[in-house]
Amino acid sequence: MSDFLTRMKNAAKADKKTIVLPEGEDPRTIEAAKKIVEEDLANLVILGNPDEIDVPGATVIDPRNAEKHEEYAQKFAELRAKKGVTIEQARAQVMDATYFGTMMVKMGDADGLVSGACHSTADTLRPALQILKTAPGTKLVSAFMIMCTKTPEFGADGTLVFADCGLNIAPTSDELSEIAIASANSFKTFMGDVEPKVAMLSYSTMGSAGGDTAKKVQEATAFAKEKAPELAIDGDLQLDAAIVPSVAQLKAPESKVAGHANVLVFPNLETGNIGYKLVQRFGGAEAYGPILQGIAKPVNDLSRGCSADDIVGVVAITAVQAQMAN
Ligand SMILES: CC(C)(COP(=O)(O)OP(=O)(O)OC[C@H]1O[C@@H](n2cnc3c(N)ncnc32)[C@H](O)[C@@H]1OP(=O)(O)O)[C@@H](O)C(=O)NCCC(=O)NCCS
Ligand SMILES: CC(=O)OP(=O)(O)O
Repeated sequence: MSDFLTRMKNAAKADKKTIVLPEGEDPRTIEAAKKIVEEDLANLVILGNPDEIDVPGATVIDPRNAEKHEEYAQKFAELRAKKGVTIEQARAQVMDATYFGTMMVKMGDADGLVSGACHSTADTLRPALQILKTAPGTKLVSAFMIMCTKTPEFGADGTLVFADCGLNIAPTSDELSEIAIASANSFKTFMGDVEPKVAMLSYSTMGSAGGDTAKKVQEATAFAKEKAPELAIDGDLQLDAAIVPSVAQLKAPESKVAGHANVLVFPNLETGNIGYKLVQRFGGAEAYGPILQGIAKPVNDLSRGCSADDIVGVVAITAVQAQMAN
């Protein structure tokens, strides 16, 4: 287990939060829930059939006949009235465990939600985007992975933030600059004293190659520097120039980020999602997330390829986010 995760678990234990797991039908979620209770990381609410879920120490709620179903349906109808949602539609929608769990977070009955082991990212995140909306002062929600690699020479002793790996399919240059700034701030939140160094990744380093996506990354870098001059952000950078000092010396000798990047911003979701899975699967990295940034309350996703330990890790991270939200 990485030092990063040990730190998250210790922090989670110190001030226990209530986390809802809507996927009570998923065996990995149940295995994770047992570990979470055993390690005393969070108070858990599992959604599903109480006759089929046996996790001593966790609360099990069936959204279909829950005491709060009507209250949540009324509130959901109110929140989505402008979208034409009727109370009948709201009652049906809140039967869905992800919607029910997200309403628990909205209403303060849970501090955070972790799901996505057996639901797609779109189905996991849509309720959060609709119900919780963006945090004050934020216009874009994005999703990053915390990658704990086996290569301590890179990032912060091997730990890096990769973004956007889960949500924004084809960010514009302005959106990419928002993702870069949010990711730098997320890195600060989780990595304490280490200064974030953000590389805006491309197949081109400092304009060495042409093409529309390289231009988009160059533009995004300029926007990010303009919006947050206090942050170390540079691009466009190829991956080797971003993390290997000797390559950085050749390709981007003037850059303060090149060779030392610990936050990697990918040009689009294709590269971000493929990139994190390459590092996870070929490199044996621990991969936690997608973790949402810019959302009003903590809701985090999982890959359907996750292990029970990945779920435990994301629950600890979510609990830490919930502590910070208070
Ligand atoms: C998450 C996702 C489903 C949202 O898109 P959608 O279903 O088409 O839904 P909409 O565009 O109608 O958005 C729903 C709400 O979320 C809001 N929203 C969508 N994306 C947002 C973002 N990045 N930041 C802030 N709000 C966002 C919309 O404004 C909308 O709000 P409203 O309903 O109150 O008007 C879509 O971005 C998506 O599919 N992303 C890729 C996820 C994925 O497949 N990842 C791959 C594996 S990790
Ligand atoms: C994050 C991610 O890629 O999710 P999934 O594997 O479920 O599509």
